[in-house]
Amino acid sequence: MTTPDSRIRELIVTPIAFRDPPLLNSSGVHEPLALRLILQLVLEDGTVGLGESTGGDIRIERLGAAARAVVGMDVFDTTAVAAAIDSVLLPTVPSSHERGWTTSAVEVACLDAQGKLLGRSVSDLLGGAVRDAVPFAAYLFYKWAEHPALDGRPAVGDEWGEALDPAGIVEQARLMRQRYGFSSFKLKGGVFPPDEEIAAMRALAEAFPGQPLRLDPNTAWTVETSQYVARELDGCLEYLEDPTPTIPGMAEVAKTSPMPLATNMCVVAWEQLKPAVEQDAIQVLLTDHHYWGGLRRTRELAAVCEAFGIGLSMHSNSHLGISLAAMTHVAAAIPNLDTSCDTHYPWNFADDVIVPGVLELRDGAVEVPAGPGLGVELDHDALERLHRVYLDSGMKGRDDTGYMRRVHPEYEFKLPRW
Ligand SMILES: O=C([O-])C(=O)C[C@H](O)[C@@H](O)C(=O)[O-]
Ligand SMILES: [Mg+2]
Repeated sequence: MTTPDSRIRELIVTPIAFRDPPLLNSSGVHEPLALRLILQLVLEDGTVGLGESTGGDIRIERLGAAARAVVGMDVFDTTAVAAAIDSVLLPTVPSSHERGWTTSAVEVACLDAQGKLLGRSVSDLLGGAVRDAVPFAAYLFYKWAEHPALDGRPAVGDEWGEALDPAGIVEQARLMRQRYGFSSFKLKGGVFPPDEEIAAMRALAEAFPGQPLRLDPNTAWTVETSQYVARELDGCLEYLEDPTPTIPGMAEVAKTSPMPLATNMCVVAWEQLKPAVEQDAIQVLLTDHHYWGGLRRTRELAAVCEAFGIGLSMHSNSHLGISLAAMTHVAAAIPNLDTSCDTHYPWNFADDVIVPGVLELRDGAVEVPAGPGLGVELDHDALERLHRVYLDSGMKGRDDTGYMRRVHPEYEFKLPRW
């Protein structure tokens, strides 16, 4: 039997831009286009592994450095591949969290290629799926009806319409449930004064009795405001996510919070786990393979959380199908990830770069693709088209605050705000 040549010949990184609705958050509003990077890791035998990561100039530059570092390495040597990327970035990128974005993206492409070589799915490579489908939560956002006309560009509406009050949020949740069958709901808060967001959560609780609810204001509140909201929403939330900044801040809120506190902000790197555990700052960690070093490291993170009694959920940022496939495989392979995960997919899948048909959100869940590898196929025409959209956009990175200020020049960014 001849062994396929599993050395890495080339890593192709293609920046793309895709449509994004005007979703509001604590730092502003989503721009009309979101950026992403699509990775094609080409092996000497012609096998191609896919990956997807956050876009923007800084990440293109770092992935470029990674691409040069990994040529000639064996795709099965993911520990050495990660170490090579880490050491090439170390002199200019001191934060392990920041370096993690780059190593993660390449690791996923390596695992996809490995799976294709072996004829096995990525979840098999991670130890095997413990569930056939991964449940996701409906990710609700306050939003404008349209991106307003700006700089000669006409206004751009969408099928979701406006959601700026409790009735609008409940309506959005109903649509999400009707279309995708979600049975848990997360509201992106930190947009309106806390009493308005408390009212929205109560309206959701009334509309969807007994269904898990979460609120995430992305650190828009002081410790005192967080304690107030937690008291007001006693009995209403599965968990409260990142009410206030920093590990000590979260620890202070946790002392009196009737519900668990969750984070994808104050614990985003390995060295932050120890102080978080020591201070009992969080009860749920939202994993994200895009920045925790990849899929295998996410499994290891899950084991650490299990050891310290920390529950698990999963974070997302605006993403497309390659990321969703990776999120689904890793979530399927982690026994203690038993709450629904976050996904932005309903907001963005219309512009996907994968051939449709494999990843469907049905009954609030995504079936684990059978593989091989991630089990998704790149749509080269879509990639080319979205790459041109990126080139025409001239965008260099995400800027929710800058966009908000162009529409509302009086907007002031400040965290915590209330
Ligand atoms: O859970 C979170 O913090 C997120 O999903 C972060 C995202 O950037 C979200 O705030 C958004 O899309 O505006
Ligand atoms: Mg969050």
